[in-house]
Amino acid sequence: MSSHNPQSNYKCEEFVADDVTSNKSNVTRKMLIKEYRKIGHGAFGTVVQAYITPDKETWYGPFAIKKVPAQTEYKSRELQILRMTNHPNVVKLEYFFTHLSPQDHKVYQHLAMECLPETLQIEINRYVTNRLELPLKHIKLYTYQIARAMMYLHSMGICHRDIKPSNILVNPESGVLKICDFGSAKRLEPDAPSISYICSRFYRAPELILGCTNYTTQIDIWGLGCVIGEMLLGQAVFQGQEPLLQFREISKLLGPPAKKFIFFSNPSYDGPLFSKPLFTGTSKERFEKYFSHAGTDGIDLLMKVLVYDPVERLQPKNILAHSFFDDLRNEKYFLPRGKTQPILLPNLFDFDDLELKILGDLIENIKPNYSINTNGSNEANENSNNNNNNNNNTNNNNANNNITSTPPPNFNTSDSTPVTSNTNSNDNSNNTNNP
Ligand SMILES: Nc1ncnc2c1ncn2[C@@H]1O[C@H](COP(=O)(O)OP(=O)(O)OP(=O)(O)O)[C@@H](O)[C@H]1O
Repeated sequence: MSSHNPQSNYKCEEFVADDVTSNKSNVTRKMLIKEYRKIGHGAFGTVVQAYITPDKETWYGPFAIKKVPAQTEYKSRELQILRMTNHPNVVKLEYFFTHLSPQDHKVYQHLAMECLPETLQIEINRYVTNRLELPLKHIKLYTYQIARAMMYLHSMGICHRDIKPSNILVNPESGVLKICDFGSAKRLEPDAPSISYICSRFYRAPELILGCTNYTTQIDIWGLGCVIGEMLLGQAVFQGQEPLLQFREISKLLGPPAKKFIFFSNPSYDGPLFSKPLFTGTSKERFEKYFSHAGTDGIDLLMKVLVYDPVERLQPKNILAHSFFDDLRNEKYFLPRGKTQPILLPNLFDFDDLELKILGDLIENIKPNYSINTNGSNEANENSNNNNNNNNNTNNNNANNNITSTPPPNFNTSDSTPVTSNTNSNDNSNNTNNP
């Protein structure tokens, strides 16, 4: 796994937690937790990579364990939401428990999730550092999976409320992407107000900046537009140094907002109206200039996503059906970074009944031009000459993702799952993470 490279003075622990609950089976039992690497931190918590064992013989993991102070309303919501979700593009919760930290004697909630190697932020930065552009095919692949996750979450009323590249996990080797960090997420009720001071500044929808409290899940779609733009530019599209300057940055690209939009966002708004155009020419010309290598389809998609009026912003299902993703429907392969041989794309079309219901007739525009095996691998309808591709990237995205194929450091075990001290099995086909 490549490093998330946090500067860290965090001391990894080995400790026994009495009440470790499996999210899958609901069974609670005592487990030994062995942390061995800090992989991230944020405003609220620390994330460590760890293995878990009930008996010191069978090890489960690696997991990304997010530790946050327990008993805040904010954090119990994260657990609640993660427990409700089950989707290939949403990070999966495996175990959860609370534990008293010996370091500061505070109780922390621990969320043990499947662990992915990197964030989209790291992926973007790597290309920037190497003075390269993230290939358009990768941008399509990542965007599609974010939109698919949003279609699922939004159908349940769940708004993520903090979409940004560092809250999106990717495996650049397989192309799989999953949204993480549900610490700000909320199930929005139609008539219940929600705080507008949410979401990281560069990714805040314009209605949030104006102080809107009856926003919809479409604020996430704005965030998605910002993420697509960032993948194209290698840097955040709108970089205002304070909230109103953030709005100014947006209006430099989109043009002035309609007065109606300002009023509907916040009837008592009394700040600047940004009514003066900050550029000459049309906004289309501006989009074409900003995102010159996005292609006609990419620019068309961005112009339908980065839209002031949330009602006009594309819905996730219409994003999935957009022609920008036709490459993914027509071809089965992509070229991971640093590889010379293409590998199979993740299975992007294994929709469940809920997704099929949401998609309705749109499925005709979305489904691929090749058939998909039941094991999740993609197979062309036509006789494809894929004999140079023996990479079995079958990937029903989350299948086997957090199964232990690498034993924990200092554990003298062979390559098996779960890791057992006396194992001789190489069969990791069963996900035994949740006994
Ligand atoms: N499942 C995971 N697999 C791998 N890395 C992860 C995982 N979950 C979180 N991380 C890493 O930890 C970082 C922080 O996680 P997260 O965003 O959930 O915490 P946070 O305290 O809410 O952060 P922030 O304040 O930045 O929103 C992520 O950016 C990522 O680098």
